[in-house]
Amino acid sequence: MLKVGLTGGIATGKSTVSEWFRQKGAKIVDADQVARQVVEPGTEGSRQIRDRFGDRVFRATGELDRKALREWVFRDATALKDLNQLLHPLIIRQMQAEVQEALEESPDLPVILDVPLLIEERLTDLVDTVVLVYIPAELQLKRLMEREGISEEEAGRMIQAQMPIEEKKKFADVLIDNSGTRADTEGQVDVLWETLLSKSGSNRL
Ligand SMILES: CC(C)(COP(=O)(O)OP(=O)(O)OC[C@H]1O[C@@H](n2cnc3c(N)ncnc32)[C@H](O)[C@@H]1OP(=O)(O)O)[C@@H](O)C(=O)NCCC(=O)NCCS
Ligand SMILES: Nc1ncnc2c1ncn2[C@@H]1O[C@H](COP(=O)(O)OP(=O)(O)O)[C@@H](O)[C@H]1O
Repeated sequence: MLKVGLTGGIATGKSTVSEWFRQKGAKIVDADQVARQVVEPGTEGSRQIRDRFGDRVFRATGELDRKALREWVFRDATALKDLNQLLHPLIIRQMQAEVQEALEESPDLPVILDVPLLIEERLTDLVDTVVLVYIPAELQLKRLMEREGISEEEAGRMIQAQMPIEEKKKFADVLIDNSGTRADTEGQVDVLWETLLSKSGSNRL
């Protein structure tokens, strides 16, 4: 039973790396996905967001207008803090339930918790090991701008809402350097997977 926290900064490559772990058979608990579930129409999260942010961050269908909320919170630190305070307890509860389910289903396989804010939110105690997907800050800005099709200014605001990637290194047990090619990174994932498997008590080595 091994719980692995997979983190990094926005656009450093967590999703890319977690997809490779998934292909190897790891169970993935994805905080961004859980964050979407807990605000679906009719949920407690959705109600709380409407109370704090109003109808203007919702579509007529009752779905959250993620772009509107995103543009708001990454310009307004108080709004972001409020959003985090509303959603994080709901996200953590749901993630813990998913981790439990994964461990019951496959106790010998590592569970990967893909959580962008693992370090900022002091969730490192929930996991046995912290893996940081690292790229230098300039490359992070470039990949974020390209992935989202946004300006340098907007990308910079999103990056600044998180702990700088260099600082996160101090909290990591393992670093994955994703500044090279995808193949370079995949090689590091292969090696790490073998180590994680042996630590999680699997005999499949
Ligand atoms: C603000 C929000 C509505 C924007 O929605 P969106 O445009 O669909 O964007 P996503 O949810 O895909 O988030 C994009 C990235 O923003 C960053 N981000 C999200 N919420 C953040 C927050 N509260 N503080 C700092 N960065 C945040 C993450 O790095 C995230 O994922 P990535 O690193 O895998 O790329 C949505 O991110 C949200 O609800 N955030 C609050 C919940 C939360 O904290 N989620 C992070 C997981 S704990
Ligand atoms: N090694 C790499 N070389 C080039 N582009 C990459 C590499 N790894 C990831 N990317 C790209 O960088 C962007 C950010 O990666 P992603 O996995 O979405 O990051 P995160 O989940 O951390 O936000 C994506 O557009 C992805 O396709």
